[in-house]
Amino acid sequence: MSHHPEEPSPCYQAPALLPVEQALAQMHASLTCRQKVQKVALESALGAVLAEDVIAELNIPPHDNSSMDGYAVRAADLQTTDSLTLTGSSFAGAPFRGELLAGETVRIMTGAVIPTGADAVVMQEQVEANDTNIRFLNKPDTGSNIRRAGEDIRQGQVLLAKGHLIRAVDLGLLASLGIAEVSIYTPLKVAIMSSGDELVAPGGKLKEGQIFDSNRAVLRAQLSQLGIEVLDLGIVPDSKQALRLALSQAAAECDVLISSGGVSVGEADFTKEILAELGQIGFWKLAIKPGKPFAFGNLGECVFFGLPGNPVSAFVTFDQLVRPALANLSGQIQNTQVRLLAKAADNLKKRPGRMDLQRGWFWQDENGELLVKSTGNQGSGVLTSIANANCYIVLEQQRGYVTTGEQVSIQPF
Ligand SMILES: Nc1nc2c(c(=O)[nH]1)N[C@H]1C(S)=C(S)[C@@H](COP(=O)(O)OP(=O)(O)OC[C@H]3O[C@@H](n4cnc5c(N)ncnc54)[C@H](O)[C@@H]3O)O[C@H]1N2
Ligand code: MOO
Repeated sequence: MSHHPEEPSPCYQAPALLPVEQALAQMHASLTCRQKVQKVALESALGAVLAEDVIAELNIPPHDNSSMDGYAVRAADLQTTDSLTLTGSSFAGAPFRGELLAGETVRIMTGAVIPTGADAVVMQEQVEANDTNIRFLNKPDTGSNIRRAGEDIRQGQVLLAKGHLIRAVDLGLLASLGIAEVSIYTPLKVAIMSSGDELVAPGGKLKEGQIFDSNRAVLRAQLSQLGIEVLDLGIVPDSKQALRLALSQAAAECDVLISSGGVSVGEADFTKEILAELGQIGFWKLAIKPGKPFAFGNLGECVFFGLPGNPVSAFVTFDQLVRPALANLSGQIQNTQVRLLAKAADNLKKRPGRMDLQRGWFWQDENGELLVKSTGNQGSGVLTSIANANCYIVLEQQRGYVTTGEQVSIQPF
């Protein structure tokens, strides 16, 4: 019988757990974007990361234009008279060709170019029109109801920077400049697998002692929300040979492998052993709760994340550790995680030693103060503790028991 590498010897001292901040810093330093650059049409760019700065080649709007349907005027004229003579019209797409002279007004529509000479627009509700005689009920200020050329986007400015994650509104910005194609980093290809003899895919039949595999359903969805292509390696049994095959396939075909289960110290927890055999372990065991046995390493060029099998631990470590690492790998620069301060609305059990990511529900009271309460049972297998939550309650590593009224950090989902 072979001696298990993790088996404690008589004078065994458990290695210190790596603090989460150090784990993040270590991953940040080692994971840079190696993705190729490709050009794609706008309609395929949602969720991709820009591989070069986008410089505005136009002003937006391109010319001074009206924000109202009404009449273009010279504001100074209406200091001495309330009536002007209608001499033409400016429609969106069909500008007034001449110049607006003293005593004149031009009918103008929303979005239409401001005629030369005009410096204000009066909405049509504030005039009385009688054939070509227009009587103005108010005196407009210079510049009123005019949208200036370049007030949104200035020609020559960096509109979106290299590393920007393209969102729906960004496609609007790009389209407004007439841009039909952008350079992006090739999206990551990520393999996922669940490890464990007890697992059965939903739709199958449970034998005694078996459970349904829920981690892959969550992981697949988390990744597809990030615009990542997924290779699903399915359920891998607790056998070294099966794990070797799965890890080798992922290394050959993917940029990243994310597995769940088999990273703790149980007698069938082989994932780490096979990782060490085929690649390298970067770190293992973090000061995080849930998620302590999280493993990070590589299989050649393929980056490996080993999530713990407990469904809550897998979810939390994906959010807190894998998500930022994937952002790095995909070339993304912005950080989308926001933390706020809230007052604990009930006591929170916590022991010093690990950073806790408890699941909570936060709200604002009548004085505008944020309050947060726990979603109850915080066990690593209690998936409803996340489903019923709208935030993480982030409790620092050295913090102990939290009593009602103390301030805590929260991270909204
Ligand atoms: N002696 C010790 N035992 C354990 C320790 C420890 O430090 N010493 N750590 C505990 C912690 S903390 C965690 S977290 C778990 C993690 O263990 P593994 O990553 O090896 O995961 P498994 O043992 O394979 O499974 C744990 C648990 O989760 C269920 N599971 C696994 N995969 C899935 C899946 N895809 N879908 C749904 N549920 C899944 C599995 O059946 C187990 O119940 O280790 C502790 N033990
Ligand atoms: O670290 Mo484990 O994930 O607490 O159950």
